[in-house]
Amino acid sequence: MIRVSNLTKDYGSRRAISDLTFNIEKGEIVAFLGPNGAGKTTTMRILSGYMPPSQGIVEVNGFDIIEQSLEVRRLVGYLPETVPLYPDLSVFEYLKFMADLRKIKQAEDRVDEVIEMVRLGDRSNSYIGNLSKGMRQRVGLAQALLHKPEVLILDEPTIGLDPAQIIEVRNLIREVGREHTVLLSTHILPEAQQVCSRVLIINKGKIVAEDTTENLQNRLTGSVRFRIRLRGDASAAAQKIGQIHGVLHAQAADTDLVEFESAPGQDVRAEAARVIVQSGLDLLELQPASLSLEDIFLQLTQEEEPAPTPELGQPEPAPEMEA
Ligand SMILES: Nc1ncnc2c1ncn2[C@@H]1O[C@H](COP(=O)(O)OP(=O)(O)OP(=O)(O)O)[C@@H](O)[C@H]1O
Repeated sequence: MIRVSNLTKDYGSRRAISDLTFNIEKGEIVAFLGPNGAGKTTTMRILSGYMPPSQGIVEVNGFDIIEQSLEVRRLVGYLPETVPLYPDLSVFEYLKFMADLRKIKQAEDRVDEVIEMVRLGDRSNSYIGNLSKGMRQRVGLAQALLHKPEVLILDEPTIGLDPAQIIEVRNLIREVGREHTVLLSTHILPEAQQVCSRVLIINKGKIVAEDTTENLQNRLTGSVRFRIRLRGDASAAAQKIGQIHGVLHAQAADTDLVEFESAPGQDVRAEAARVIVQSGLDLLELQPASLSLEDIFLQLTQEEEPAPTPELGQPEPAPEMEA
């Protein structure tokens, strides 16, 4: 559905993305994951036909982004990071205005449809300025859906929302993802895990990994991590767990918390629980501990050992990530 080959974009002398190559198949929901400034917005603007690339080829359903940009725009719905909404218009008026701009036939019916799709039926006549941020984001999604695009490109759709709104918007994306091909950008790994089937990780303008979230975590760690909460001496417990065959590493992460890593394919959970109980400690909780995006980034950047490029300047320290 989307084919990207050797995509590069320069802003003057600054290279924002460099030689990106990836494909997205019809029906996939793919996360574009990366820290601030990685090049997500730049890539998404090019893919939606809003900005030309400096080099490289992008095709959407076989249409070239430069030669056939009208066809591409017809196929793609774009939700920018900041949606330009008009606070003095009602939800209906704004969407009708956008539908007219796009010359959509039977615009009023289509506006009613998209308002229902994003579950704003009861707010159709509310002024946009009076809506919550989560609702405004849904209005943005509605405008991206107006022309029945096959592909949705969503730039950080949950940024700035509160936890309840985040859940709502993620559910909505999952729902529209049943009928659309979706590329969404995020800098939050759990978001990618919960909503997407596949992840492209971008760092400093380059794709540094591409896989399912599950494979990515396993591939990067090659091991499995667990966390045990207990009542008693966590340091002594960590020492005992560290002696179990198949445990690579164990440490007391807090006074009541032990974290340990087991070798791939070795299920040491039962033995770890036994060791705790036999030591006279109370086992309160044993659960897998997933890697944070920060961990993954650190691993990727350390593995990659990025070479300084004149365009991007000297490598910077690893960015701060939200887990
Ligand atoms: N209009 C512009 N002019 C010059 N440089 C730009 C422009 N837009 C982006 N950049 C630079 O290009 C790089 C990539 O930015 P981009 O906005 O694509 O990243 P991003 O991953 O979307 O980050 P964020 O999550 O902060 O939006 C950054 O170094 C940024 O400073």
